[in-house]
Amino acid sequence: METQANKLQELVGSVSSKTHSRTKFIAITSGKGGVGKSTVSANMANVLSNNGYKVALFDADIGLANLDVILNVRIDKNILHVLKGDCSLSDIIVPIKKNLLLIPGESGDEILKYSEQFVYERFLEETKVLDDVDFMIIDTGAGIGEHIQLFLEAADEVVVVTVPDPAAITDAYATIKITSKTQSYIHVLLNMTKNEKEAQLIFDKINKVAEANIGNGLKLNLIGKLPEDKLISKSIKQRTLFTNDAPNSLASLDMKRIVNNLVYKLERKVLKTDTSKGFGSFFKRIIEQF
Ligand SMILES: Nc1ncnc2c1ncn2[C@@H]1O[C@H](COP(=O)(O)OP(=O)(O)OP(=O)(O)O)[C@@H](O)[C@H]1O
Repeated sequence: METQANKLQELVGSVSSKTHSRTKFIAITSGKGGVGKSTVSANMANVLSNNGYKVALFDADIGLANLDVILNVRIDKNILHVLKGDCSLSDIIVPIKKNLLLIPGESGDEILKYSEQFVYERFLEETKVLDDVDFMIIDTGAGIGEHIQLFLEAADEVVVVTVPDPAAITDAYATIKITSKTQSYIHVLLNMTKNEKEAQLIFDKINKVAEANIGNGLKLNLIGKLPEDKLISKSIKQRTLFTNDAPNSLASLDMKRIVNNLVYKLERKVLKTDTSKGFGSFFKRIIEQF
C-alpha cells in the first residue's frame, strides 16, 4: 500500500516539475517567549517588501501577540482549514500591502495532529499561487518543541532572536543547540539592546559556549541588533510597523541592515545551490519528518 509520504512525494514531484519557485524560507524563532520574534518577523517582511521583493509572512506562532494583531487585520480561517479542505489557500491569504501577504498559520502541533486528514492533492496544487513569492518569513513558536524544530529544519535560514536577559540567552542557547542537529549555520539577532557593543559582547559569549560544547561544524552569525526603543513598543501598541512609522529612525536603520545581511547571505547561497522549491515542497519537508 502506498504510504502517505510516498503519495505526497509523487504529488510534490509533479507540482514542482511544472513550476520554478525559488522562495527562500526564513524561520524566526526564539528560546523564550516575548523577546520580539513577531515584531522582527513583521518588520523584516515589511522592509523586504519595500525593497521590491514579494514577501509572505507565515504565522506559525499562535500565542498572545499574533501577526494578525500586529498587522491590524482580521482573520477567520487559517492553514489548517485549507489542509482539511474546508477552504482554498487563496481564501485565507490576507494582502497587507503591495508585495506583502499574510498566511495565517497554526502551530506545528495542530498541523501535524490532523495530518492524516489533510487534502494534500488540492493543497499542493493551490500552493502554486505562492510560487512568485521571493521570501517567506515564518514566525515560529518559542522554545525547543519537536514540531517547532520541523519548521526550523525545513527553512533555508534560521534566525534566533534573543534579548540580553540571562534567562533568554540560556533559552536561546538551548534552541541553537537543538537546531544545530539540522542546520550548520544559524543567525542570532540581539533585540532590545543598549548598543552595538553590548550585542557583540553577548553574541561572543554565546558563540564561545557553542564552540566549546556543540561542535558539529556549527557556525553562528550575528545578523544584527535592534535597540530597546519606545518607538517599537508604541508601534506595536497602535498596531503599526515601526519601519513604516519612522523609516529613518535608528531602529529602522538597524532593521534594514539586518535585511541586507540576510539577502546578501542568501544571494551567495543561491549561487551555490539553486534548487527549485515552493510552499508545497516546504510543507512536504515538514510533514515527511513527522
Ligand atoms: N526592540 C524593542 N524595543 C521595545 N519594545 C520591544 C522591542 N521588541 C519587542 N518589544 C515589545 O516586546 C513585546 C513582545 O514582542 P513580540 O510580541 O514581538 O515578541 P514575541 O517573541 O513574538 O512574543 P510571543 O512569544 O508572545 O510570540 C511587545 O509588546 C513589543 O512591543
